[in-house]
Amino acid sequence: MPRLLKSAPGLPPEATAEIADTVQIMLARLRTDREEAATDYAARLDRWEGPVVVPRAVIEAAKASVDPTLMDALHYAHDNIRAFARAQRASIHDVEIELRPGLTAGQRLIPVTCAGAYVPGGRYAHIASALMTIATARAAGVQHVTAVAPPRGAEGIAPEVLVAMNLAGADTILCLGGVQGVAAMALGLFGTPEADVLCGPGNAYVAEAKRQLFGPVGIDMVAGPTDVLILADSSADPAMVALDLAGQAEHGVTSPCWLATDHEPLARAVLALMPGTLDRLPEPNRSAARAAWDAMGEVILCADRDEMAEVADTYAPEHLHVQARDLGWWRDRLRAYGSLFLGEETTVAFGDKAAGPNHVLPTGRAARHTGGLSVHKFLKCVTWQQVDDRALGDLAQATATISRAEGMVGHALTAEARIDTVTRHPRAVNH
Ligand SMILES: NC(=O)c1ccc[n+]([C@@H]2O[C@H](COP(=O)([O-])OP(=O)(O)OC[C@H]3O[C@@H](n4cnc5c(N)ncnc54)[C@H](O)[C@@H]3O)[C@@H](O)[C@H]2O)c1
Ligand SMILES: [Zn+2]
Repeated sequence: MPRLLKSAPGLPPEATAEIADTVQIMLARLRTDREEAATDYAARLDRWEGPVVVPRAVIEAAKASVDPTLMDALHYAHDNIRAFARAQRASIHDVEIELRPGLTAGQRLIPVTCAGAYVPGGRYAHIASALMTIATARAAGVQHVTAVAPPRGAEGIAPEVLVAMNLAGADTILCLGGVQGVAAMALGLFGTPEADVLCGPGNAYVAEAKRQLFGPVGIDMVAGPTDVLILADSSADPAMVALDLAGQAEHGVTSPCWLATDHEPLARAVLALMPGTLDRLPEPNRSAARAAWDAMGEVILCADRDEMAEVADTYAPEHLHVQARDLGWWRDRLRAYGSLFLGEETTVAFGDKAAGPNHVLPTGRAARHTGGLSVHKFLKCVTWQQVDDRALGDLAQATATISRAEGMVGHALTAEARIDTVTRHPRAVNH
């Protein structure tokens, strides 16, 4: 049995019911009063009374103001993210198969017409999230991408975020955060087409708004607070493990960071190094990371690597980082994670910002059933079928037999009518 060397006291139960109520009330008003409600919420919650649709001139000014080194980094990251998403798109195909002579069926991958990308912007300016969501929708072949982000102060959306949205290919950018931002995309406010799919991370209000709107509009997933699990054996460097835990703890008090190891001296060393490592962060990040480590940090001592892998399968972390020998064994064995980071040379931050695979990932154990954001979330895998005379007899008979066994006589009649048609109007069979 794994043993906890540091347990996570956790947080008091979140006021989730209260958040759900608030979001429900806000969405009801947004559905009725539309733009007027959105601008009102923007003013009240985010003190934003400027234009909601970001004007072209503002985007151009942002491009001129952004540091060229950051611009190069954005291009580097965007190239990787887009190349990876395009490779994913190329890996899935339309299908056509003749199941029986005269019975042909197929699947087609049809991109949604409009995607809505939420780019969070409360504590940090989530520049990378703009690339991850928008570039992926574009690679899937989505025609129109609307992107929203909350204002950061009097200037509106942070210029770096605007530039990233523009680089990744957003068609319309709205300066709106939270529930009003999500709703504007779903309802097609401010002249935008109604989004068919909403994507992107956000805080509890954003996640709840997506959850409540889901149905007519699709969502990528309910992406909650980020989490990380590091698997380390005796070959790992305790200082590097401590730094990786502290670095991700920066996301804040709701973000769990876990270490599982089969080497007690490593666990003890990491525990001893954590306070000093957290102190390397500047404020306010230091306080956020300390709070996360205190409330959500766990160190789990396992008997061997099999037990470590079982812990990983159970925790189903968003980010899973292996700092151990025999990486091939781990890659084959591990089964539940949003994204896997193999080896000490890589780090979760690479995936968060620039490496290529998407950083919008399942949290809160959702990695048991889904992977992260990918072109698949913007593609409808639809099917079709066509039948000619050669297949009709057997197909209609099987259908009618099953239908009658189910008591569905109407269905049986529609099947049998096809045979009657053939009998009455025989056609040449063409091959
Ligand atoms: N899972 C991932 O891939 C991933 C990636 C990046 C960020 N994140 C997460 O995204 C989140 C970002 O959250 P954030 O808060 O910084 O930015 P955010 O943009 O998600 O939320 C800000 C908005 O919340 C709304 N809001 C705040 N308080 C409210 C209230 N009381 N009532 C109604 N609306 C309210 C405001 O309108 C504001 O515009 C973090 O939890 C972070 O962990 C996740
Ligand atoms: Zn991170």
